[in-house]
Amino acid sequence: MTQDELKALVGRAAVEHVVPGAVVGVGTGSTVNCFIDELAKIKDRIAGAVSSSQKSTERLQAHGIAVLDANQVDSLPVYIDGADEIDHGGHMIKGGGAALTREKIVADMAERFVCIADASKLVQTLGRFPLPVEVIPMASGLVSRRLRALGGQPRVREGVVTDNGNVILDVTGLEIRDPAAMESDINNWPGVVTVGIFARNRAKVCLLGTPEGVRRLDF
Ligand SMILES: O=C(CO)[C@H](O)[C@H](O)COP(=O)(O)O
Repeated sequence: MTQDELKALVGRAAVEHVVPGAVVGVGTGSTVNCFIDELAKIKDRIAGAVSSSQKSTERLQAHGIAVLDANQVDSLPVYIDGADEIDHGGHMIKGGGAALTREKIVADMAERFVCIADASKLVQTLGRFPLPVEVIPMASGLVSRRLRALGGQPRVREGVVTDNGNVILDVTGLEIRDPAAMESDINNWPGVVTVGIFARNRAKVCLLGTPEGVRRLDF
């Protein structure tokens, strides 16, 4: 099976986790695009979606799925999103699609994060994938120096401006031994909008696409 077929597999499987009659939180990325295309088939059974990016909003609306303002939604039973890496505790690195801040907001609104990913995303320890950090442009020098002091090598992602008007630093070489501690540490630095470690908002369930089918991990 190709990686695209594995993404399609988990995109389909995720539909079973959508709560009928409720609003669903929708992430960003190629795996989520598969999910959105499946969600379109049951759009009459949901109350709409809260989206984590302009790209997902456009895809949802193209399917005729109502996209609601996050501030008008009080209850979000489920958030469905992909990941760049996920460990065996449900901690993730996210932000490969530069949508990490809105993804973390919608994840925090939701009762349950269901991660959908192909099997290559499952890792023992987070950190092989360059860690995205969304930063207010005037702080990119300051934050880069602090990341270097932690042992990382940050690079500004070329040509990318986030939906919030900020830049992304991609950081290689960081050892993420304690995801929760590193998330709260980096998030506290002035100028950092969001770090792409999802520990506080970790997944409760992961639907992993494998050549043998969907493997479900509960955390
Ligand atoms: O965090 C993300 C976007 O900001 C995505 O969930 C992550 O990059 C995985 O994307 P894909 O499903 O295309 O592999």
